[in-house]
Amino acid sequence: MSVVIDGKEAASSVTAAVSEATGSLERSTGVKPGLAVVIVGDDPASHAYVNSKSKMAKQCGFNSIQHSLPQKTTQQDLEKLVAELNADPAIHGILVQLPLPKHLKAEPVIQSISPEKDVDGLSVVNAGKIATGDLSTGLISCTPAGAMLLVKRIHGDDLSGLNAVVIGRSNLFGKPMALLLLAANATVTVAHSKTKDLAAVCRDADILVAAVGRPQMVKADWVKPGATIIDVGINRVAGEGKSRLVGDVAFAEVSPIAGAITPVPGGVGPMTIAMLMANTVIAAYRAAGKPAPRF
Ligand SMILES: NC(=O)C1=CN([C@@H]2O[C@H](COP(=O)(O)OP(=O)(O)OC[C@H]3O[C@@H](n4cnc5c(N)ncnc54)[C@H](OP(=O)(O)O)[C@@H]3O)[C@@H](O)[C@H]2O)C=CC1
Ligand SMILES: Nc1nc(=O)c2c([nH]1)NC[C@@H]1CN(c3ccc(C(=O)N[C@@H](CCC(=O)O)C(=O)O)cc3)C=[N+]21
Repeated sequence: MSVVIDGKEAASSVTAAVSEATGSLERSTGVKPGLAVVIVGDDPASHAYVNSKSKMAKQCGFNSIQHSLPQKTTQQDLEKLVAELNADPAIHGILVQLPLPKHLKAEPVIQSISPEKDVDGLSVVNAGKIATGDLSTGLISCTPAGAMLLVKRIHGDDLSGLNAVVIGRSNLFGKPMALLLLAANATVTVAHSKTKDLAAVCRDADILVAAVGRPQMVKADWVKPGATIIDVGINRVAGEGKSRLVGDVAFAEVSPIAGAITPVPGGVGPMTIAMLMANTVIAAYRAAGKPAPRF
């Protein structure tokens, strides 16, 4: 029987450390970390994530500001708001919730965020730093950073000799996750929708990370016995009466084979929020000219 990795517990130890770092920054400099979350439109799932981010920011002692813009917001309005947040010294972290409504282009908005405030790690500067092996001076995308902490709980800091497979190649998750695994010495394969015989590729993985957005796609016979399974997928499916959340991994059949596995909910999701808090306090320390804590 496998270990079920408790993402909630790991996340609360990160947020406890963030709260402590927030307190000591405020006592020594008077600076309170400021996080601005921007959401456009009225997708209920996006609003639910954003609300939990804002709530956690308050719990960590941050100055938390949420900008909810109407569906009809123009590209210009959105970029103007980002420019104001870039210029606001009380704001240390800016997150624009994705996806944006179809009429808006995400990439120019993301790239207009100051890299020092880009707590999602999506700017070319932050993405480039992890691609070149600089894991300490930029900001790392929250979900891969959180998933990596869970991997390290099982395997330690050095993944030498282990095969890691990441399914998914998005800028938000798959690419940075692959780079973090590589930086930790894993032998990394990135699979995607054009991969031939995905099941065979996955069977080779000592660490299998699924970030696809397809409910319960990874089956028992895709998994090497004893492998560590990190399920990033968040899929809402119809359940008995009401909808329920499932990952990209068929948990019930995979967990007896895996060595360790993250559940959905309660796995990677809470870590994403915790690492967003970590990135915000790191950005605030840097803005105050203080050496930033590590998480
Ligand atoms: N837990 C958390 O905190 C977070 C969870 N998520 C969840 O993770 C999942 C992925 O998110 P994200 O990376 O943003 O999604 P994207 O839609 O940007 O990327 C999905 C990736 O999956 C690949 N893919 C799609 N279908 C298949 C298939 N049949 N076989 C193999 N690969 C496939 C795509 O390939 P191709 O590139 O070829 O199209 C793409 O690279 C979603 O469920 C999302 O909700 C995301 C962020 C945070
Ligand atoms: N710019 C941007 N950055 C993101 O990081 C980002 C984004 N846009 N858009 C959407 C995805 C998704 N995402 C999640 C965060 C937390 C949970 C989370 O806390 N999940 C809980 C359950 C929540 C529930 O019950 O609905 C869990 O898995 O236990 C899930 C998903 C961040 N994303």
